[in-house]
Amino acid sequence: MSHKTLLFVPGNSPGMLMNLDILGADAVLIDLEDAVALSEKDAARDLVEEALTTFSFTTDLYVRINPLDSPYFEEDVRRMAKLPLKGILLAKASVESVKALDERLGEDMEIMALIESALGVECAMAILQASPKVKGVLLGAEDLTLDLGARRTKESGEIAYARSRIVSVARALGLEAVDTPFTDVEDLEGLKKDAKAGKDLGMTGKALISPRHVDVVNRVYQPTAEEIEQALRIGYALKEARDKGLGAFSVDGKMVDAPILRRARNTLIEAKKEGIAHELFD
Ligand SMILES: CC(=O)SCCNC(=O)CCNC(=O)[C@H](O)C(C)(C)COP(=O)(O)OP(=O)(O)OC[C@H]1O[C@@H](n2cnc3c(N)ncnc32)[C@H](O)[C@@H]1OP(=O)(O)O
Ligand SMILES: O=C([O-])CC(=O)C(=O)O
Ligand SMILES: [Mg+2]
Repeated sequence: MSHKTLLFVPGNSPGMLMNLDILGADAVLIDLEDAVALSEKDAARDLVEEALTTFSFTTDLYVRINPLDSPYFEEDVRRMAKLPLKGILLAKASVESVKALDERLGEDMEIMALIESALGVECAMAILQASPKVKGVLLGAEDLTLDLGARRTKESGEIAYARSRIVSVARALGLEAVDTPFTDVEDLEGLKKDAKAGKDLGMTGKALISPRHVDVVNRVYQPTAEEIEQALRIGYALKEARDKGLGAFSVDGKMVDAPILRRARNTLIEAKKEGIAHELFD
């Protein structure tokens, strides 16, 4: 099952780690990579190990480990592979690093690949097919735009291609597609727009850097009242259309046929899962 909100928590912050179950995110991404200073790498590993063996958390947990070509990869994997995690988030994922991680993990551990370079975006299909343990992909726009030599803007035009490509590859393979975090902690309006942009392209959820972003993004990833109403109107009209033997019909002046019906059905299934609507049609 995919997650709507995946919150990054730095692996060297005991206070933040202790709270991870009460922050409302569907999943937590405990970071050993860029949120942890080089001087803190060993301490962060120790702290994460201690926290996860001492307490039992109910939120789905992933640990973001350092890339294969860093001096931390082997020890990160060795220590994290034994912990009660849903999976490992692999920074700077490549075909080679996904394969290396696959060989070192047990069968019950998932891999989420962090794609954050131009080569990563272009090779996304091969990277995500490099191991059957890969269940999701996360787009890392900060490293990607650095690699592209692009200017990082709030409007995010510079990552439109990468977002679409990641969604397309992930959907083709049936994987979770996680959008990049919005880094302005204070700007909740900007966050809402940015989250909506990713969702509208087909992302299944979004990574976050602040607990203050959880509610906004959870709401964006739920069907809106308008979408639910529209889906219900389509469901009611369907019955009449079937009685008349019609494959295509119109609702509110817009054509409805098989894919539009399926989309309406999906909206209602999603709304039912979220507990915000109860009717379905088949
Ligand atoms: C490009 C990338 O690689 S993104 C992934 C790596 N980055 C990260 O993991 C960063 C995660 N986020 C953070 O560290 C922080 O949110 C920062 C540094 C961005 C901002 O920190 P602050 O200025 O302290 O934020 P803010 O004032 O909103 O914090 C409010 C409270 O939420 C807590 N908090 C903030 N961010 C987080 C978080 N990600 N997880 C858990 N708790 C958090 C703070 O500790 C603070 O708690 P307190 O009130 O008990 O002291
Ligand atoms: O993991 C993420 O979503 C963020 C990240 O590393 C990046 O943008 O470079
Ligand atoms: Mg990065």
